[in-house]
Amino acid sequence: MRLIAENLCGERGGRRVFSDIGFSLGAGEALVVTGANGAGKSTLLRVLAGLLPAASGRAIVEGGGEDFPTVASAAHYLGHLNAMKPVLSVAENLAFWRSFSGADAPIETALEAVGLCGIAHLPYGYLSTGQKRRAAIARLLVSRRPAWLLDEPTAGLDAESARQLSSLMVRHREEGGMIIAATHLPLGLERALELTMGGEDA
Ligand SMILES: Nc1ncnc2c1ncn2[C@@H]1O[C@H](COP(=O)(O)OP(=O)(O)OP(=O)(O)O)[C@@H](O)[C@H]1O
Repeated sequence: MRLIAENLCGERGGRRVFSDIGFSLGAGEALVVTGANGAGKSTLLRVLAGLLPAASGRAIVEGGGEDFPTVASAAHYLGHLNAMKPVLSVAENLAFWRSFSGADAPIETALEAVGLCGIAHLPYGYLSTGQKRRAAIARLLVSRRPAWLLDEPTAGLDAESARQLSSLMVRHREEGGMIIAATHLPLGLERALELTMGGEDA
């Protein structure tokens, strides 16, 4: 399976944010997207996730079969916001995301992997900032999506949690998954392709 972007252009508020982005990512590969604030990293991830239309160009999946015919269907998007309901428990939130992606992975195992054993019953809104991010990362583990689209995934994480995320990303790649991550910080992704976004003239 490959995730391919060709001449991808993105706009925000009618203004061109990036132009002619192209890459080809195979199973087990990672792309690290860097660039200054406002360069268009989040916009690119949102276009890839299918949350924003591309101004032109295209992003496609090759070899995704019936399960993953499009990038949006193959991807799990972890944005700046954690996309969890504060009044539902951590376990209930993860159960929603698991059913949304049609997976059946155990929630307890996912919480163990992010070091949140023992608080599955708590309302998500009670968690600390870093715990919220870790629970959101657990979403990736209860979903069956080969392409992880991560927007500053280490935001709010302590050093140990950032190392845990790094290990999870290594495992995801070993299992044939792909990662596209926008970041200002090193993520410990070895042998990653790099895309530096420079922004467009206003
Ligand atoms: N809804 C919107 N309407 C108009 N302009 C927008 C909108 N959302 C974002 N922008 C603009 O689009 C540009 C790209 O924003 P984007 O969030 O993609 O940048 P980024 O590279 O992710 O930045 P950061 O590193 O600060 O997260 C910025 O100039 C931003 O102000």
